[in-house]
Amino acid sequence: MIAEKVLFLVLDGISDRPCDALDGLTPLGAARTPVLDRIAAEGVCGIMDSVAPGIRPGSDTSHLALLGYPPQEYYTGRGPLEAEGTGIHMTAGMIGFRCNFATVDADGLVTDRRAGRISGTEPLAEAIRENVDLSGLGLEFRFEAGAGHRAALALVGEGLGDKVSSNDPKKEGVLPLTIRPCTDDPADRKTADACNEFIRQSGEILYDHPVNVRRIEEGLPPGNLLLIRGAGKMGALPQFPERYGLSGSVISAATLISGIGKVVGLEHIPVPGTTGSIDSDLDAKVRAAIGELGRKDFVLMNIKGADEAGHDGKAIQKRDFIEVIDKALAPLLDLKETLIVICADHSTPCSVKDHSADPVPVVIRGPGVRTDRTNRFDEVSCAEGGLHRIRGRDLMPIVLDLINKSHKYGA
Ligand SMILES: O=C(O)[C@H](O)COP(=O)(O)O
Ligand SMILES: [Mg+2]
Repeated sequence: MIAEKVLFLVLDGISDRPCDALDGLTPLGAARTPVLDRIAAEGVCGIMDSVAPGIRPGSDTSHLALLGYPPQEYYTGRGPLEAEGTGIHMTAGMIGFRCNFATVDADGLVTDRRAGRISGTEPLAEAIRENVDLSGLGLEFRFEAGAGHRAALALVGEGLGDKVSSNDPKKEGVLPLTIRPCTDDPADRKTADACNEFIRQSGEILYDHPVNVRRIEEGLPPGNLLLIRGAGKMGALPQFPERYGLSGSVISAATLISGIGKVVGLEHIPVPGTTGSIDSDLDAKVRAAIGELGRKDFVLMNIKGADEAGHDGKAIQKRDFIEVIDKALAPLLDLKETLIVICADHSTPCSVKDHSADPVPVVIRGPGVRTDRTNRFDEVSCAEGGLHRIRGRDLMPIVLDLINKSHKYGA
């Protein structure tokens, strides 16, 4: 039998390096994961360089590669993808950015790049939409809150460039940076000026917004400054359904991933109760994915929480959340006729608190798939599997071959 449907599950940032807190094991290696292990035992495993060996991928470039859109050819910046995910429709002439609600102290130093992983930022976003005014620069803007501390901005107007730096210092205890044009082009200067003005005005609005006043009273870090990065214009991405002959959906609370799905032509299916964090309703997500497989050929599902634990350097929290994921995945074991692909998009080692280039584990299980001797889903066990070491861009061709949608190369 040959599978007709594909469930493509990305366990965001799940892979890691040996952790001292786990006696030298990775969180995935230390976690009890009977469901993932059974899928590994029934499938073919390997490790994967999402972009290429030694390249530290962002979630944007890695997901593009996994879907068969190598970022070297298709990437035009994170901003427009994140913007689409929040519901901002990027059209020609718009410049998109990823934003963080962050905390600065009285001296203006960034004390938390994620404002204590703030959530419920919609009132802050609304105040920004209502009060920031860029008309003096001849510009409009769109601003939408995303999951957790995330948000997206798009500048709208004539003569805007996308080659500008970020104000995100990427570390804490220092001042935010000034956004600068990366070229002599007046269009990039115009964008940089608009960004700095947007950050100034939004900072004034956020400073004494009731949401932040309340957070300070509760001893929580306020979201009183926007860090913005990932400037870009929307690229032209060939549509997934035409490219592969597969209809598809994306299920992800992380707006970057739903945005990538949307721009390649996958239908975004929102699932109430999912947050993109460790408190997400994973059972609802898995139910929604199985439901979508009844309507569509291909379902991309992203589970994000382990990546956040890696960014926070919390190895035990990461291990424990992996066990929560594993329990939630139990219904997948009954999907005997579906090709199931499970992988990480990149490693997020707790020791690095950011992404690394360490290859990630991958498993493919389904009808007709040759199995190997690997029976544990972790970084070390999968390295002994039959897929060996592949690149992210190789995954879709392998999937298409396994579902008989591949074209013969040669006569
Ligand atoms: O979680 C995310 O959205 C990013 O992958 C990490 O970004 P951050 O460091 O700005 O949270
Ligand atoms: Mg990621």
